[in-house]
Amino acid sequence: MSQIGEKPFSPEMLQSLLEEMGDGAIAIDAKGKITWINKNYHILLGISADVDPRGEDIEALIPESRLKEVVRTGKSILIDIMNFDDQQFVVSRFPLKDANDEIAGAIGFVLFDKVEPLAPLMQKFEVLGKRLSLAEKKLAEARRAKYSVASIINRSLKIDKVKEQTRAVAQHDSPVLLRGETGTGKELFAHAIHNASARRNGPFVALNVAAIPEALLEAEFFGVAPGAYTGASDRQPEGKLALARHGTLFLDEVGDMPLALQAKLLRVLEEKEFEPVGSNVIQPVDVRIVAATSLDLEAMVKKGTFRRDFYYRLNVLKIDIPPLRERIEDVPVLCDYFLEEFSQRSGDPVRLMSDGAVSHLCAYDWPGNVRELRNVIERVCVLSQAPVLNEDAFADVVPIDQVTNDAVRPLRAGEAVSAENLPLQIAQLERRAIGEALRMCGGHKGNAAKQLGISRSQLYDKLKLHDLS
Ligand SMILES: Nc1ncnc2c1ncn2[C@@H]1O[C@H](COP(=O)(O)OP(=O)(O)OP(=O)(O)O)[C@@H](O)[C@H]1O
Repeated sequence: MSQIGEKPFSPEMLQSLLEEMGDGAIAIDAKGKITWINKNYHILLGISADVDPRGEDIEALIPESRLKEVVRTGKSILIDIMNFDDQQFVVSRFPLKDANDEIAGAIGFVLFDKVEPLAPLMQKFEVLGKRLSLAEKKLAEARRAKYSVASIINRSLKIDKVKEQTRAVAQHDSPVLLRGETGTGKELFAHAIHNASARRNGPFVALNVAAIPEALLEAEFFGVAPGAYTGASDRQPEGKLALARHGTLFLDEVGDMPLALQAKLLRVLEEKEFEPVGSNVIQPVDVRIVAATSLDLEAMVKKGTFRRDFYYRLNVLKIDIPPLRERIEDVPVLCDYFLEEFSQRSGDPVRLMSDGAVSHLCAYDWPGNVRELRNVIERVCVLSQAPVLNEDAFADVVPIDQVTNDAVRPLRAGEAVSAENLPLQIAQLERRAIGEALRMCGGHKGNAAKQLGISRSQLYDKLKLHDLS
């Protein structure tokens, strides 16, 4: 019996164990040269008996070997699947240390020369792998821009012009500032810019600055270095800037960005690099910024609540998206589009809208713009079963006394026609008649003018007067 402290295995015992180990074993020195190989491995690799591979580089004999990695890291790889020609081996690898505890080489064992014994484990692995790639695919899809210029619905010339500007700015790589009231489609145009640009195959990452608490914004932008603070490893380590690499970062509600962060982001835009929170490793970043705001940034600059230098940097290319009340001729086509969208979603036949219903919606001034119109159509589709939605179906959802656009405001209940409001009423009727004629003529101005009994130039004057052009 050996005493405690004595070496339990003689070199001969170890040597015989290694010779018999599994289906094969091989060792390398610190430089990756083969120092030893057992008989089993010789046979398994199909090396003829008179060839001695010792002194050869391990990767010349087994290209997929990771023994050099074990030497480099000093870490074992307890179980792995290694390809060799058309075979697969289940292997283990361990570092070898010398008397000074320095890494002197590595040894690898073939546990099985087939992967079948690992079948149950492999199946689980395969299922997990499939789930992971599905999740990655979904994530990549979510980071793709969904809308193109063509998928933006309009009939108005105003939006035609915005589409032209969109195509033009997409050819450049400078920041873009989209301005417009809430719900006018700023995010839609940001997608369209990305999709028409050279970055279209890169990610499109959106960040709503107003929706994130100020204390978390910096981490959201720049990411957090692992271990930067307690709980940091639980977070998504990459920030939006890194996620948007080679793509577009859409900053919604940029007017809500704290001043300190504006300064940091300005530096990123100028130097094209950043440091994650809690790290001092500088990372290069190639991202195009498209920002959007419904606030008056110029006024904010004057008040000192928005940085002037950051404003100038963002405002290189500027696009103004008009509110829906200034392009009321878009309402009918948007209604058709949303009715179709909701029917596709519900599987019900497409609903139609009566002319009265369309006129009713054209008389409203849409403070929530296209988003509000979409919500109204959705609610009415849920509330009413009628195949043709008439004015009454909308009366509760868009009550006529909420019509606040004075240019088109109809009389309220009990309100008498007076010298004061008569011009308003006439203007409203004229505006509706023009909108209706244009709609019936598919937007053809010459035909609409004929139908209204006025000349083409008179129609253009009136379109201008009513802000319908
Ligand atoms: N021209 C359009 N064609 C089709 N859908 C539109 C159009 N404009 C806006 N929408 C729809 O209206 C909704 C609001 O659009 P979006 O989110 O782009 O507006 P936004 O200006 O970015 O709003 P916010 O300022 O509140 O973020 C979305 O559902 C969008 O799909």
